[in-house]
Amino acid sequence: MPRPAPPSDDRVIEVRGLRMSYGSTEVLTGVDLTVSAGEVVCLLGPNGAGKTTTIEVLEGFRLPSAGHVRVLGADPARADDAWRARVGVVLQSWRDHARWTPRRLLEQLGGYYAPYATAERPRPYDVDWLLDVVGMTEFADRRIGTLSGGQRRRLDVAVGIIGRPELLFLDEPTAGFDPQARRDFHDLVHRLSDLEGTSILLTTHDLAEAERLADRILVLADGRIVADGSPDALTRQVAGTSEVRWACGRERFVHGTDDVVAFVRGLFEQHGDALTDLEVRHASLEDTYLAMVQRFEAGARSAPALEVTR
Ligand SMILES: Nc1ncnc2c1ncn2[C@@H]1O[C@H](COP(=O)(O)OP(=O)(O)OP(=O)(O)O)[C@@H](O)[C@H]1O
Repeated sequence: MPRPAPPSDDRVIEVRGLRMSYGSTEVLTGVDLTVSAGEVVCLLGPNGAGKTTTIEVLEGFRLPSAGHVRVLGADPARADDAWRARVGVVLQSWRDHARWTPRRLLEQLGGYYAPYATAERPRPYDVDWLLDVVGMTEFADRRIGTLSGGQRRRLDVAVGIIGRPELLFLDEPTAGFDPQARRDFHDLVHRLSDLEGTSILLTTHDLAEAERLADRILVLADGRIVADGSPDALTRQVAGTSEVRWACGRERFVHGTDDVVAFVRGLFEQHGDALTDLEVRHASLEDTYLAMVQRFEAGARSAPALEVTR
């Protein structure tokens, strides 16, 4: 169950009117978003929508064309090392240090965070502990260049969190993960969020993953956030209809309805014992998302942004 959002003065990310152009192409046309302390927020959107661009701006790796951007109270483009030590980043790919071992890389990187340790937040994490929680103990002393794609990705995650970040950006963190690694990663996200109070903004193309992890989902399309709400609320709001399939003797029927209970009651009243099969399929987040994106891609530029629903 999604947790209730913390109060609004607890914001770790605040973005208003973010615009970003590459040459004459405007990718972000006015992004507004917030993330509160301890929230897990998932940024969805089709390929090329601008998710990575948005995250790179928030990380301070890219200068926006316009807009107000505050991350942990600072402008990321001008933030100092102390700010950077509070932020963890898992990018889409990390290809350095092929000859190092994961253990050595994590020990080296961890050392950079030690000066920024505080009483409430000792830094960095213990390397052995971290290797264990990302499922890397077995590969800890192998050369990074010999690891498989999924093993590298686990290392990417470890690199992103070694400094015990207060805020973590994850750009498609589970791309290339096998089902077990994916499940382990989901446990890790819950652990970071629930036990460490880490705020997390992640992108994914896996809707089931978004549904499982996110307190709140943001959909980026047409250069802006077109939906913002809990997975349940979005599903109810956009794809409110459920599909009812039934059979009477040999004939099969299908009907979309907002009120499944009333419809099914009507079916029983009308057909009684003649009903030989009945199936109800509720709309999923995937249905919702696809309906929403198709609407925007079909050019419904004037479609209103959905309400913030939590
Ligand atoms: N450095 C760049 N120079 C020019 N155009 C760029 C640059 N980086 C990204 N783009 C363009 O900006 C748009 C948004 O790219 P971005 O990588 O932010 O999208 P995304 O939503 O993360 O996509 P994906 O889901 O495929 O990872 C794309 O059309 C991309 O081609």
